[in-house]
Amino acid sequence: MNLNHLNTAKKPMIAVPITANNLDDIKQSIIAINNNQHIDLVEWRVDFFNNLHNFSMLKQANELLKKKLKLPLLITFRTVNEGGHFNNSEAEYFKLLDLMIAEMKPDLLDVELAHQNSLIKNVIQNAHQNNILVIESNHDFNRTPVKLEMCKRLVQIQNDGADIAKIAYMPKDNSDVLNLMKFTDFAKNNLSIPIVSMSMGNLGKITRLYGYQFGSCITFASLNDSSAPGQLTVDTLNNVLKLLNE
Ligand SMILES: O=C1C[C@@](O)(C(=O)O)C[C@@H](O)[C@@H]1O
Repeated sequence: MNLNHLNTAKKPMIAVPITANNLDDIKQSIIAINNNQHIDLVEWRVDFFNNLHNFSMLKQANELLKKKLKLPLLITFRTVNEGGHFNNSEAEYFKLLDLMIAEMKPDLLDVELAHQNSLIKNVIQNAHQNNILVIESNHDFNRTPVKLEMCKRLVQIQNDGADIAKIAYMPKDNSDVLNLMKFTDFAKNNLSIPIVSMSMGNLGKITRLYGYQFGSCITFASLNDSSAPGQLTVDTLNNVLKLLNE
């Protein structure tokens, strides 16, 4: 997958999460995704899958996704601390990442910043050796950090060797939303890797629609079930993006 055009494109990439918890629902999601022309990237939220600890089931689902989807695949298993369902030990988290790299070979893999740093760096190196790009992410479902803190986190992500930095924070008020957009604009001009940023919830919806103008190159939208508060549907998002680009 080539990321060169991400910062120069006129529109953000639209990523759709698959939050199915079983194989049949994954098949339905694949059909719905293939029937929609506005999606650029598919995120498989493995942490929603019932058989997360049954590796042969995971592999079966992965093979199906790779065979049937005509789009790049991002694999994410979001931990409970960051708004997901993966509730296992650090050791299990890194074991699963290694397995994903060795056996699943997605185009992109999500790794969370809030884990042991030396292990994150190893995962990123390992992913790169296997031609997998890494999105290193950071979420806070309670608050939006101050600018200096956001800055430290993104610099850390860049120094870890990730290919894309992603931050998703909950705003308490309009200032938090504006600060995130302003910070994104600053980060776009000062980081060497592409950024994805969003304010969650109702207040933050504007960042999902117009964040790309400030430097956020991917926006997450849902087909049926959303994977985070404030996500819009692909069709709503696409209609607004069309209007904004006229
Ligand atoms: O990190 C993100 C962004 C997200 O949390 C959102 O707010 O749209 C949705 C998640 O599925 C994805 O992994």
